[in-house]
Amino acid sequence: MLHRPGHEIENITPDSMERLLFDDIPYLPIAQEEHDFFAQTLRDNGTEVIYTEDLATEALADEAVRNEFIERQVAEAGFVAGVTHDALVEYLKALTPRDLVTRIYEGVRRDDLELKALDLAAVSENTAWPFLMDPLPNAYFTRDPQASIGEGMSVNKMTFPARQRESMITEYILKYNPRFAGRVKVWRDRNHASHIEGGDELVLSDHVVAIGISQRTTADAIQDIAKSLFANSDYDTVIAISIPHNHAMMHLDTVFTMINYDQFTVHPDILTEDGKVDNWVLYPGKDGEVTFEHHTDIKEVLKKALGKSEIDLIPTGNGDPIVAPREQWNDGSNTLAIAPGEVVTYNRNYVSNALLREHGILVHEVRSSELSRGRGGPRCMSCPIVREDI
Ligand SMILES: NC(=[NH2+])NCCC[C@H](N)C(=O)O
Repeated sequence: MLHRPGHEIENITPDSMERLLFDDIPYLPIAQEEHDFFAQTLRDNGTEVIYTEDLATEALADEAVRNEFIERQVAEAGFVAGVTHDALVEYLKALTPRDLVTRIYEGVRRDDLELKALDLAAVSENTAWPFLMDPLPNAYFTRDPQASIGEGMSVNKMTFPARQRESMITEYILKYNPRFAGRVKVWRDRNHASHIEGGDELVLSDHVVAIGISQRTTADAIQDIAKSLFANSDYDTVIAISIPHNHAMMHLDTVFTMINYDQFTVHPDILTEDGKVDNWVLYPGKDGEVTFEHHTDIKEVLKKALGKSEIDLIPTGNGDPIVAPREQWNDGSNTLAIAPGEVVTYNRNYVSNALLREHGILVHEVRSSELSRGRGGPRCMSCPIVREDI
């Protein structure tokens, strides 16, 4: 599942960039070309590509469903009553399902509406910012609002307001799109205070997941989803890995990804000099509770959880103190495995790519000048729906 970047990207300004979690403003026509190339690479290698914008349009075909979605989107954008709320709802209700979806991604500007008689709330609004409903420029990172784990999904309460409304779109797709409705279990929904994002959720096998404790995912949320997985699925092991809480490494998959049964990419900066990182292994405990053990030797933990005698950790940028952080910044660790030992990566991370090939990995490179400005790579830009049992 992908989202083709649209005009929401052009609705980023220098003033809103930081709040919208971007470091620069991508040039949209090239970003779209790069994205189409990425989608075609997946198709050429046997993947069916579906788009959130199409799934959401289908999910919102029914007028009553659409009206409920509009009310909830407007409320989560900060308007529960009053003239602005009413004008937004009226404006969005007049749109076709396709245009509504586009508008939700692109945002609604103050001057899209005709605000007639103002009330106190409306006159006291921040008129310096042209948007009433912000654009969702991070939507092309479809990895994060939800995560597929076994036969179900985690529909995520996201961390920053800039992204929270994205997972409501997932909620409606799962509930009302005929391809999904009634067929997908939800391990944890988005109605929680503690947050979790898909970039932190890594499925390692049919019974093991790794989850980052990060800027975006709290230990609370991990315990909570572990409890649900242990009670309702075949998953019996959750490895919680602690990573630095910063923008360059906002999710576990920016510093650590699985690319084969026994091979992983890892950014050397998350490991101590002797290769350790704090991690906790969660298991089912008594009475539906969760028990956990603290470890630091991630290799040993992975060996045991996956039943392997060796684990190959491949360092981003070959571990060089300049190359590794540079390539990590442009998602050199964010590899998308499309089969064991076969990955899609950004072409700009040529040191990491060469090293992957030396380790026997088949690497498909995709273009990355504009897409990378959003701080996400091929893994972030894709959400698997069905994984073959291999
Ligand atoms: N799975 C990922 N690593 N996603 C990257 C998301 C980047 C996006 N700008 C954000 O800050 O949310």
